[in-house]
Amino acid sequence: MTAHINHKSHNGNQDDHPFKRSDSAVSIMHLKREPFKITVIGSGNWGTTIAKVIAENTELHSHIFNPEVRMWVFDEKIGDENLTDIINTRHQNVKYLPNIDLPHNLVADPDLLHSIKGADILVFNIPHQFLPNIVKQLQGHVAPHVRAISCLKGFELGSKGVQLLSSYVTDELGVQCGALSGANLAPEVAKEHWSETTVAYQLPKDYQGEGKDVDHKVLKLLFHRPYFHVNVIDDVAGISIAGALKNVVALACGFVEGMGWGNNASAAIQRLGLGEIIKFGRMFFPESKVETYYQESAGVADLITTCSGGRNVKVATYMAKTGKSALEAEKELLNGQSAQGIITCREVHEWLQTCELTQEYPLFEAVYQIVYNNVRMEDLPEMIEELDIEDK
Ligand SMILES: NC(=O)C1=CN([C@@H]2O[C@H](COP(=O)(O)OP(=O)(O)OC[C@H]3O[C@@H](n4cnc5c(N)ncnc54)[C@H](O)[C@@H]3O)[C@@H](O)[C@H]2O)C=CC1
Ligand SMILES: O=C(CO)COP(=O)(O)O
Repeated sequence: MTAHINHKSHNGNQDDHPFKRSDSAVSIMHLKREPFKITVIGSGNWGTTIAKVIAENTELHSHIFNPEVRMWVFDEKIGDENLTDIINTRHQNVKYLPNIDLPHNLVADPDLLHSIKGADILVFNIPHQFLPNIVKQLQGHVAPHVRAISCLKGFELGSKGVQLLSSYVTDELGVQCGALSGANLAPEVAKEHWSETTVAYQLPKDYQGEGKDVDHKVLKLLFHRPYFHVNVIDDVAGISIAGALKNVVALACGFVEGMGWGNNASAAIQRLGLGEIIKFGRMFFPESKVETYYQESAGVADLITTCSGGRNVKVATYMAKTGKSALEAEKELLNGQSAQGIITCREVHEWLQTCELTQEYPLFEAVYQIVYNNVRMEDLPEMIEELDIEDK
């Protein structure tokens, strides 16, 4: 028998592709309520990118979503103009996501409370150190039916110990909150280069039912694009822990890169880092699933991409090459953007110190000591050496 090649599959028309998987399962959804209205809180590098993704989908699925998406902007002057006005007239975020055209149904709004008026889904996407202040301003203004997704990577460290940011949002605002996390360097997603992500969400006790409330189908429709493939799961803790802690590992990879130690050393850091991430999850968030770290984009894939080309790596490489501090490097390199590992490694250290467990996490602790206590990067291998030979 002769092998038959279907030439239609090579003509670039995806609809003719014999292996094309259909999204029809999610698109035949009958809404039994008003279309969901979405607000994105944040307009940085990732905030603007996710707002773009969402606005493309709300226009496409206007039977499910109100096409207009509001994006709250922490406003600032760019020359004589407000960034908000630039976004609304030129449809580009010239500071945090330059040269990317934004959909016209994405409306920038500098007034936080106005931006969430009538919203059914809040998508949080700001550097995590600013979350407590935002949440404080929102208290008392968010209706109980509202649902939320956190795209932030980090932890909240407070009176309740180390907390997932999604749990923090739920506790402070009384709304169900899931998470989105994955191997997603924003500039690549913004350019519509193909990638994957993981969304995690658990149905709340007051779930209203299919077609009436946010669930996995709604979230897939909200975030999935041909260039941004979404897997929706339940493990909010797993994807949040992986997303927060890979930024600490990425700083160590940056030190390695800046010291010129090469690919083997970087791989060793990532191996150790993955081990500490999983250990941290099992120890402090036993509800997280180990397979999430291996199988999901939010797990090992995000670790790899961030350690290859993320901002945390860039900052740490620059520290190694110039001798500058983490905050100086962040300021000089990132034009107002944030390398979240700098804060996360401190939060992790403080939490582990409270638990008297710093020795159990030598890589996380070494990163903290280098960033905050001027410990020499050259000492990194010694600090993380696994001494498992019994002293006889
Ligand atoms: N950029 C990326 O490639 C990705 C980032 N993330 C995560 O998403 C979250 C948001 O990151 P980005 O959007 O990249 O932010 P960013 O790093 O671009 O930070 C700049 C943003 O912070 C805002 N800002 C500055 N001072 C503020 C204040 N006092 N209050 C509120 N906002 C203030 C700025 O207005 C700007 O919108 C972070 O947790 C990050 O780890 C996740 C995946 C990819
Ligand atoms: O989270 C990210 C990729 O998924 C972005 O990492 P950086 O913040 O290090 O750029």
